[in-house]
Amino acid sequence: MFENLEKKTGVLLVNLGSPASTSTQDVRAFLGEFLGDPRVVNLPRPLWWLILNLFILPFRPRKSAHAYKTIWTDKGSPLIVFSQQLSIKLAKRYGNENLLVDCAMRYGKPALREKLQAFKKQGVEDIVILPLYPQYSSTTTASIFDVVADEFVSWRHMPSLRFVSDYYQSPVYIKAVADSIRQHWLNHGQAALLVMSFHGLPAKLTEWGDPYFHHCQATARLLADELGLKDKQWQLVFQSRFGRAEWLKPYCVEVLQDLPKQDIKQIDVVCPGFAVDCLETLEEIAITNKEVFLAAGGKSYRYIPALNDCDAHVEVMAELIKTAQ
Ligand SMILES: C=CC1=C(C)c2cc3[nH]c(cc4nc(cc5[nH]c(cc1n2)c(C)c5CCC(=O)O)C(CCC(=O)O)=C4C)c(C)c3C=C
Ligand SMILES: [Fe+2]
Ligand SMILES: [Fe+2]
Repeated sequence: MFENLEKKTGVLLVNLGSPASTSTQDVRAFLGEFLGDPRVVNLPRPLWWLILNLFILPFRPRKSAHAYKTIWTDKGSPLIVFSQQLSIKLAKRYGNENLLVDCAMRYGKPALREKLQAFKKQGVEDIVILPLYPQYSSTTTASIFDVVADEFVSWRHMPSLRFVSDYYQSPVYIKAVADSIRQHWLNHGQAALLVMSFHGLPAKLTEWGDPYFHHCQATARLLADELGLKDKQWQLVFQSRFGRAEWLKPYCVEVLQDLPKQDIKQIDVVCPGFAVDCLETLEEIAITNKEVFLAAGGKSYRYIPALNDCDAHVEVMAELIKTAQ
């Protein structure tokens, strides 16, 4: 359906990645690779290296390992399992000998470089990279591009490359998320407020030209319009703050603590920036932040799952690949 007729095409869905297991050691290795990426933390290297190795890696992995244990499945990390299932379904529906579909992780395994090398071995001449981040950020999307570009440095015959840098306002994506919210309302009823929670980012990055904040605002507004919500019926928040610097606001936790005081005690929470469910949605949003809201006087808190490997998500992926430039 979207194969390049002259060239064998390889499509790679790429997500962030997870530790190999929930052992503190594996979580430390994962966090070391992730937080050691200069795209993720922009501090000068010698200083950040010291902070990371003296103050973060000796302590954080134990805490994170505990969080991962609460969401880990028989098949492994939800983020990896859902991403792989999505890619398998896409391959089943649209793949053929001239259109290969696979899935890779930016950190940990299955490694992005290995998947690119596998495409090379299979004679792929046209590569489509589809980062599973609807909203572009230098910390996530660009970091995937860095690895792809660096891998090509050693290729004598570079393939043609299409890179989907964002899809925050793609009509098929907005409609798929909106449909999933509508379905949730049909099954469970609609709460007074729809909280749309996106992963946060240091606020400075917006000043430095990272468009992530604007992409999140655009996605939230488009979803609200598609759902016919009035301004009072939805709220955009940012979650997963890391460290002490100022991050994008409003902070999810602060809003959740405040809502019951304004007599808003029933909320639905959706995370449109996460293509698939992961630690940050299943543990932070669906467990920890629910407790925060209920402890603050909230009565009902329902998390609406990510699109994961549902059929509508497969079609979103297909459309993005078809229209990739
Ligand atoms: C400086 C730190 C971080 C930045 C910047 C950041 C940006 C960012 N992250 C995601 C998506 C995900 N992050 C996930 C986990 C995670 N994120 C950070 C830190 C930063 N993220 C940490 C330390 C962790 C690990 C867990 C922990 O210790 O708290 C995940 C989930 C991974 C999983 O295995 O399930 C995702 C997904 C985005 C979209 C983003 C910027 C826009
Ligand atoms: Fe993160
Ligand atoms: Fe978190």
